Amino acid sequence: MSKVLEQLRGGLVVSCQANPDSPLRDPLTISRLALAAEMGGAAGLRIQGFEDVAAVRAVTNLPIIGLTKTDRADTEVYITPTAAEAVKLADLGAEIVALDATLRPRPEPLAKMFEAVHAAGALVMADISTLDEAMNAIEQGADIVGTTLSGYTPFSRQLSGPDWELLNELREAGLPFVAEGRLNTPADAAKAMRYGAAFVVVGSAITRPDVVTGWFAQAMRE
Ligand SMILES: CC(=O)N[C@H](C=O)[C@@H](O)[C@H](O)[C@H](O)COP(=O)(O)O
Repeated sequence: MSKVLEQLRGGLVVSCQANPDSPLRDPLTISRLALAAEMGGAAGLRIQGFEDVAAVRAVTNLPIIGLTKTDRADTEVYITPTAAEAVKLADLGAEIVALDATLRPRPEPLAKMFEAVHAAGALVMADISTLDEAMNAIEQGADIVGTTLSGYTPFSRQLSGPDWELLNELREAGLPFVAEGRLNTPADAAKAMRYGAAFVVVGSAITRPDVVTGWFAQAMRE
């Protein structure tokens, strides 16, 4: 196993992302969220977009999982859809590049994407939504898969919480995996480790105060 995956093993990766309409949407704010996560004990960071990756790289040595989110008319694939974006993330200092590894029609073949990331000196985290996608990604050379997209493709389980069954399937298949997606409590993160995850990624519950406020407000209305 590579050094950076060893470093992340058993740890918490905090995803620091803000949507275009969020008041937190600027690279300086994202870099401060990243520093706060580091202060709290994060082992790594998951960062979206070139500007944010550069801003975070400038303030911390923690491993960065970089990605882009690109809306394209020709595909539903939006997490790092092209090799050029993947390579730029690596060049900006992301040790790991996350990219959509679903089996949907895509602008560029997965194998080409993986090759480009490896040639740029980074590792591939394949974001998947089903076991089949995970098996395909590992077969084609991904270093690790993440359950990121379960619930976000029409053919995966549509759950309001984590996809525990997918974690079970990945463990039983012997695939290296990261638990990510709707892990909203410390208990969820700890449980994901017991399910065999190499490490855990948490975003909304830590770095999206607008979303967390919504959870509270909604519960109080019920
Ligand atoms: C589906 C998709 O686009 N997920 C994105 C991937 O980077 C992020 O918007 C999520 O916040 C991240 O996966 C962490 O998940 P959660 O915020 O549920 O802890």
